[in-house]
Amino acid sequence: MVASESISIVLVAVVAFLTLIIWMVQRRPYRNLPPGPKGWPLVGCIPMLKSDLHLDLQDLGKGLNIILSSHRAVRASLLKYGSVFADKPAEPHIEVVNPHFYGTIFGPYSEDWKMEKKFTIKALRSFGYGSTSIETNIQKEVTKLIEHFESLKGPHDIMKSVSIAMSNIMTLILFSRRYDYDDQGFLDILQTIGKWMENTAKLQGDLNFFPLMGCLPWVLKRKKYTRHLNKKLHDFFRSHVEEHRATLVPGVTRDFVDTVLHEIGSDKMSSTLGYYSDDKFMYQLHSFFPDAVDTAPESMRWLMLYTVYYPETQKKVQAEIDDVIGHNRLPCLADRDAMPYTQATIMETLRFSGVVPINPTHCCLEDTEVLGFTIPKNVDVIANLWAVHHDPEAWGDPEVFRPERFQDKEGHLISHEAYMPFSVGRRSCLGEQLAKKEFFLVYTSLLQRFTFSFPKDRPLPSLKGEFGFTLRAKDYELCVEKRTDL
Ligand code: HEM
Repeated sequence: MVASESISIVLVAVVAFLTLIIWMVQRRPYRNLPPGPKGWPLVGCIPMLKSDLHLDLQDLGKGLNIILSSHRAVRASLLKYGSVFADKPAEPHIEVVNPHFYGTIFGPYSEDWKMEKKFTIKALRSFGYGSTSIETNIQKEVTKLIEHFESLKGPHDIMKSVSIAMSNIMTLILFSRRYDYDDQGFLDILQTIGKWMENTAKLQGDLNFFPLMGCLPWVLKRKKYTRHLNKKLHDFFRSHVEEHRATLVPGVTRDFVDTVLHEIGSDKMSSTLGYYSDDKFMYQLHSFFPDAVDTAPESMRWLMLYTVYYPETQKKVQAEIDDVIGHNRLPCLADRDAMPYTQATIMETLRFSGVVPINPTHCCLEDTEVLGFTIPKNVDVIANLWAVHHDPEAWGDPEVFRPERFQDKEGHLISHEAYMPFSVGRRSCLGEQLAKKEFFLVYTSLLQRFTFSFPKDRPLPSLKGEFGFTLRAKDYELCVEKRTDL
């Protein structure tokens, strides 16, 4: 081939490539898309993303975008058009950990999913999940936690035992089983869940914005590791299910697992759940167990951290406890209404910490007009709950920890339209009521008996979270002192 021919081929290739890029940039099937950042050809906004996705998206997604960054945008889509925005896309990172997209949190919005969610809520409720009978279980667990705290000497990472105590509420509902605070096997499972949440979130970053990255060696390694964590969790669930199957008595329902086993019968067919393979069962447990034993305790870790970091808060909560509950009985749920400051502190913690910074991705089922813009069918919609909770327009001083923002002039508890830590709409959190009950009872029972402080000889812990599905407070130790001002 002569040199001039080679040059012509290269020129044609360059012109074709540039034409393709110009065509891609100019091709706009929708004229009325929400405003968004100007990305680069082919790679879009990837070069603008660093490690803390919720902060990057907050910068990129000012105003309305398909990254929903304001409460108005979230309400006008996820809440107003609940069923239109209730679908979940088949994201590549979920495909790694849940290839059939089974389970409440990952499943697409279908008739099967609706039946399964209805069944799950009903089954969880019958074990006190949504009702006040859960109160007794939480109080029993808290009594054990208090005994444990009384034996502590010197600075301690109290969250290890608090996490197990809060997880026990869920394992009692699911498996009729509680674990001791030094149970290494269960501590290992909790650690596995933490790593699973972190690695799955990292896979989302790796794969969703540029799927070709799935072939890179370190992403392949992460996929393999995340599958290994998945298996470990499913082995844990499977051992409980097998134990229940072996001891199942007709007409006797001990817990959630028994409810499902009775429902599906021996041929694994149910009128409500259809064919329910063991695999499906594992993924169903997997779809709410991590939230219950990770998100709720992680929120509690933030709550204790802020309580000690802002000593006025600890004093005010203790004063309210002394006033309303006293010291001769454990706190109960009926005390909640009379304790607005304590409730406001819990709410401010969920806002300020941004414990679930980015909502799981939703998918729009049809072209929809939202606040005057078109959200196209099948597009991924991500609510940046961090941005919603740190929007200066909505909150005035979002970077200040101030529980009083949830109280009116008379001190009554008030809500705020931009407050949505459990998300809103058809896919909002199934565990909201349980989590709120746990926070109130565990928090008030601990502050009723103990005062917490940071070890005097160490620097104050950081308030910056580590990014994952949940934003985690770094480990910290507290001194636990029995209250003498009682
Ligand atoms: C402070 C604690 C918790 C927070 C902040 C939280 C937050 C959330 C958020 C933001 C979502 C996503 C909603 C959406 O996609 O729009 C969610 C979904 C979900 N949560 Fe929680 N959660 C918490 C505790 C729990 C607990 C204790 C459970 C246990 C049962 C649970 C079970 C679920 C389930 C099953 C879903 C999926 C719902 C669906 O897709 O329909 N969560 N949660």
